[in-house]
Amino acid sequence: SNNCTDEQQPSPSPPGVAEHISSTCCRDCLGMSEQNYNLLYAVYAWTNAVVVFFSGFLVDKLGNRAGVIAFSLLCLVGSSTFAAGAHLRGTDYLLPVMLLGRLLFGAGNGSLTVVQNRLVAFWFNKKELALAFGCVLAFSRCGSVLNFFLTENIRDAIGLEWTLWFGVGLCLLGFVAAGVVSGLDVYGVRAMGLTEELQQESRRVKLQDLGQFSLQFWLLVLSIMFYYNGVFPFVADASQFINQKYSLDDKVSAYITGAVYDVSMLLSPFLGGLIDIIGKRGYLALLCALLTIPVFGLLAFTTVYPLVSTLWLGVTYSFAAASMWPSLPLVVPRATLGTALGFSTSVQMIGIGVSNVVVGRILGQTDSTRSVMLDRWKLVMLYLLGNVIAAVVVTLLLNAVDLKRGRKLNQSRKEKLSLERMDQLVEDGIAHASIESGSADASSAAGYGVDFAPRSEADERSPLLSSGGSSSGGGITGGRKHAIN
Ligand SMILES: N[C@@H](Cc1c[nH]cn1)C(=O)NCC(=O)O
Repeated sequence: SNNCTDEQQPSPSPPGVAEHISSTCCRDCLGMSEQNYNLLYAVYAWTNAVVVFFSGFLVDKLGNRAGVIAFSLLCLVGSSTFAAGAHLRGTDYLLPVMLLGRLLFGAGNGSLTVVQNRLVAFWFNKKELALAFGCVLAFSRCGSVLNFFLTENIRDAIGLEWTLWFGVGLCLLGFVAAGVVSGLDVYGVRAMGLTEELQQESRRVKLQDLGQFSLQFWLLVLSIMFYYNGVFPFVADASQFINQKYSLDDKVSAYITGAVYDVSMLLSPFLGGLIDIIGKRGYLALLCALLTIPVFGLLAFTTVYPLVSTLWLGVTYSFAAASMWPSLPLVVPRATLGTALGFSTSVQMIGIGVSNVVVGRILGQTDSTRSVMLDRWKLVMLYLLGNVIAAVVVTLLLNAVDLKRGRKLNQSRKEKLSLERMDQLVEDGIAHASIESGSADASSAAGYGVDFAPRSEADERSPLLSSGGSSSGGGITGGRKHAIN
């Protein structure tokens, strides 16, 4: 998605990044002005931020299959348009065609991450949720790392235009993979006899369901936003910062920056697996935010070799990502998960976009003397630190609320299983009593209402169905005694 190969950036680059990186990154700008080149980034990123909000809801309505196919097709069409546009070098059509390509690609790619997470949450909802999220994250980071190491060499070997077509080939591969996933999803849902039930759930989803989400959801969204406000804008700018503050050359600075993602690529699946066993997602999110404070402290106030900070950030960021994202499916009903993920991603991207603009403003448009630049960079680090401190405050609140509302986020696997077993025993007892008393409706016979409604087969498979106390999604059974709402 990116013909800038000198820096390792979050993939895809968040909104606003380009406001102040192009001068270090664009060698072959296709004859474009720097401003237009930056526009290609901004259009992509802001489209991404706006579209994911609606695409999450759309996926809840239309289902994973339609989503995964439509969004990967958008990526393919967007990247093809972008690559085709590059052949219009020297004409008036270059910019509009490439902008259109970025717009389509931005719309598709952000949405694809939402449907990807929704799929993962559906199929790995019992024991392996965080592990599955961790694997997805590792692959995403693998993309960033490969881009970092390979793209420039490919460009040198075959030229920019064909490198872009190579990217189109990768999108085609993604489209084929989407077809396979879609087939597997249809087959699996049918095999479990859930087709009709899922369709019914989808029909009842409304955009207004967002208003019914629990306090944990909103606190998680804020935690994600503040934490990522600290991480992504840092990664986008760190090469330049390290280069200027520590007087290391461009390549070394880029490698040191890349360590954040290298660590994350290696650690994420293991951390996911660990979190599935120990739970404690809320505590871990708080701990990660706390442990990230020294990273920016070191960078702002000391001259300790920056690799220490980027490796450290790699570890804390990996823990944060592996604990925050897989917490979302635990606090919203299954039927509205797409809406929840889309909204969270949109808020995250907007937060990052605004942060990038703030960082750009602090750094200014023109370079100044070294000491002025170092002062500006210190201010940038303090701004990032402020966001991480905000994440600490919000995750503290999150844990306090979670403690009051059933410890949904902090249960270990063992605790969760034993609670489920207890629920099952109670339900079996109620069902037994109702059969003896001749009542057809076990829950009403026992006078427990929806709290103890008999669990359907799907409910058994999906803890999400019983996690949302608000039954606004429809078809969602009420929470159990330890449920979060
Ligand atoms: N929201 C994703 C990244 C993204 C970019 N565009 C749409 N989504 C995310 O943050 N994933 C986790 C991570 O740590 O990268």
